[in-house]
Amino acid sequence: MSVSLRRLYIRLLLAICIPLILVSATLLPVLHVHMESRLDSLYTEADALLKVGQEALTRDINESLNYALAIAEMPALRRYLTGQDETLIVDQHYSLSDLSQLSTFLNTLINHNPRYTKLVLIDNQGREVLRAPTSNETGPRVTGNYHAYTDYFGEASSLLPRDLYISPPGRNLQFELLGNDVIPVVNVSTPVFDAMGVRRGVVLLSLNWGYLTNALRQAMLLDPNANAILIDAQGRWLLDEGIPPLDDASFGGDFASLAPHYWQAIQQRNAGHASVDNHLLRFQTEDIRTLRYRSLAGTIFSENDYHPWKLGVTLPQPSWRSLIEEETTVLWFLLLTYSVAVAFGIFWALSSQRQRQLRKAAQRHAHEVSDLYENAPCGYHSLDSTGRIIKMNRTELAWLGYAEEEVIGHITYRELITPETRDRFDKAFENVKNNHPGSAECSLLTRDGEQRHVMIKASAFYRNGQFVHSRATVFDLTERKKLEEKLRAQAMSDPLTGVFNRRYLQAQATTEISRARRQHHPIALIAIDIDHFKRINDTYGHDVGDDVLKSFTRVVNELLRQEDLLCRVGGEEFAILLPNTSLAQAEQVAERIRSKAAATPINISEEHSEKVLWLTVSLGITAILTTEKALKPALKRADIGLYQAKENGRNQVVVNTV
Ligand SMILES: Nc1nc2c(ncn2[C@@H]2O[C@H](COP(=O)(O)OP(=O)(O)OP(=O)(O)O)[C@@H](O)[C@H]2O)c(=O)[nH]1
Repeated sequence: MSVSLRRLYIRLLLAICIPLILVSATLLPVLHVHMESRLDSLYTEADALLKVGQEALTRDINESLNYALAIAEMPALRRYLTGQDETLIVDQHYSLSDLSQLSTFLNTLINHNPRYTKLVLIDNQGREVLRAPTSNETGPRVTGNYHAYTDYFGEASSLLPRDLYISPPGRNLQFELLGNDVIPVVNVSTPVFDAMGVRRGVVLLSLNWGYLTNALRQAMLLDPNANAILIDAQGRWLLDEGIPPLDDASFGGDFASLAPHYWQAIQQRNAGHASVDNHLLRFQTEDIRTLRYRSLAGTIFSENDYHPWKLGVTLPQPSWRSLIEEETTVLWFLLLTYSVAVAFGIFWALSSQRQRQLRKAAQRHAHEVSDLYENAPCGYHSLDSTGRIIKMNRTELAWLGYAEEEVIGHITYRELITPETRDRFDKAFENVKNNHPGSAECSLLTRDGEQRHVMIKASAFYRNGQFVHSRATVFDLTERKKLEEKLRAQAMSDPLTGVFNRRYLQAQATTEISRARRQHHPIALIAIDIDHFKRINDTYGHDVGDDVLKSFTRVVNELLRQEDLLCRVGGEEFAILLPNTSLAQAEQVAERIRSKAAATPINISEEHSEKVLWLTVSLGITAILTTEKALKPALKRADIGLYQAKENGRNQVVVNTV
C-alpha cells in the first residue's frame, strides 16, 4: 500500500472516529445529567411510595390494635368474662339474651370487617369462652378450645391494661375450623380487666395479615413498576405474594436466601437507598411495637427476634438504553449531527488528500522550474537598476567560476565584461532599463582570466511603472566561435597538407599588400613546383604522393618566419607570400628551400619495405608592387619564373623581375 493511500485511510478513520468521539463526548454529559435527574426523581418517587406504603400499613395496624383495646374494654364483654370465672358467684344479671347480643355484635364486627379473621375471648385459665365468627353447630358458647399454652394467651395474661401482645405473623392453623382458608394472620391479644380492675381474661383478635399488607401493595399501584418489600428481622418474607424479581417468594419464605443481594443491602443499615440488580431499593426499619398512629395502646409486646421489620420499595432503575429510547428526538439529532460531521470529515480527508497531491505537484513543478533555471544550458541572471547582480543561475556561475555568495549583491555585471565589449553591454542595459529589449554580444572574464564569448538577451521587469530588475538570458558563444574559427580555418586551408589554400592567399595578400604600401615595406612572392611529381605518383601510388606533399610542406614551414604565408595553390604547386621581404631576401629564402628539399630524404614504405625518396623543386620569384591591388599579376610573374626554372632543367630558382 502506498504511503499516500495509507495516509488517506488514516484520515478517513479519523474523520469517522473524531466525530464519534465528539458526539459521544457531547451526548454523554447530556445523558448523564438526564440520568441523574431520572435517578433523583426515582429516589423521590421511592421515598414517596415508601411513605405512602408505610402510612397505609401503620394506619391499618394501629386501627386494628385500637379495635382490640376497645373490645377488651367493652362492659358487656367484661361482664360476660367475669361471669365465666368459676370462682365467683355467677352474675345473676347476665342473661342469655345479653350473651346473644354480645355474640351478635362481635360476629357482626368480625364478619363485616375483612381485616379480622376471628375474635376469641379466653378466661384466666386459658379456656375459650366466646368466639366470633360463631359456628352454626356450636353456637356462641364455649367451643372447648384451650389456649393456655399459646403465646398470645401466655403473654397477654401478664400484661397491664391497654398493653398489647402481637404474635409473629403466621398461618391460622391453631384451633381453626376445618374448611377455613389457610391464610397468614397476626394474633393480637390484650388482657381484660373488670370494673374493679381484676384480671378476667384475654381478648384475642386475629388480623388478616394479607388484608393488612394489601394496603401496602395498593400504595404501590401509584407506579406499575413499584414493588413493596416487607421482611422481619430474620429475613423472612412477610407478604403473602412474591414480587418481581422475587416471584418465588411466599409468605414466611426465606428472603435472605432467595434474594441475597437485597438482604445484604437491607441488613447493613436501618434505612437508606441501594442499587440492587438494576433496581433501586429504598428501605427503612419499622418496629410495630413503637407505632403510635393515633394509638390507644400502652406497651406493645412481641417476640424480639421478629422485630424490627424492614419495609422497602423497589423501582427499576433507568438504563442508558431506555434513556436513549425515550429521547428519540435527541438521538435523531445526534445521529444527524454525527452523519454531517462524518460527511464533513470524509470531505476534509478527500479534499486534503487532493490538496496534498496538488501541493506535491506544485512543489515538483517548482523544483523542475528551479532545476531548469539553475541548470539550464544557458545562463540566467537578474540585475538591479545599478547593474548589481541580484540573481544568477548555477550554469552562469560555473562559467564564470564564482560562488553565488561572492557575486550576488556584491559586484556589478559590468565588471565581468571585458573592457573591449563593455560598451555594447552598457548600451543594451540602458535599453533594458528603458523597458526595451536589449541584447549584446560580449566577452565575459572568468575568474581564471579566460574569456567567454556570450550573447546576452535581456528584458525589464517593471512594477507600477518602475524598473525593478532586468532578466537576462546568456548564451555561451565560445564553442560556436571556436567552431566558426575552425570552419574558417578549414575554408582557408588545404585539407591534405594543412597549409593555407589559394583563396586565403589571395585574401591575405590584399591585406598584406596594403599594409606593405602603408608601411613602405617590400613584399615578395615565391612560386614552387615539385619536379616530376607525376612520376612519384605513377611509381609509388597516389598515397605516397600525398605523403610526399605533406612531408615537403613540413620541410618548407621550418624554413619560414611566422609572418610568411605558405599556401598550396595547385596539385604539387605552392606559393609563399613574404611580407616585409625584398626580392634579394626572397631569393635567399627560395634557395634555402630548394637546397633543403633536395637534401631531405623522404621515407616511404612500399610493400612492407622502407624506401627513401629524393625530390627537387623549381622556384620562381617576384616582388609584389605596392601599386598592385591584387596578387594575380605577381602570381603570374612568379609562375613565369617557375616555368623558366623548369625549362632550365629544374631544381633551380629563377627571379622574375618586373
Ligand atoms: N599524389 C598526389 N598527386 C597529385 C596531387 N595533385 C596533383 N597531383 C599530380 O601531380 C602531377 C603533376 O604532373 P605534371 O603537371 O605533369 O608535372 P610533373 O610530373 O611534376 O612534371 P614537371 O612539373 O614538369 O616537373 C599529376 O600527375 C597530378 O595527378 C595530389 O594532391 N596528390
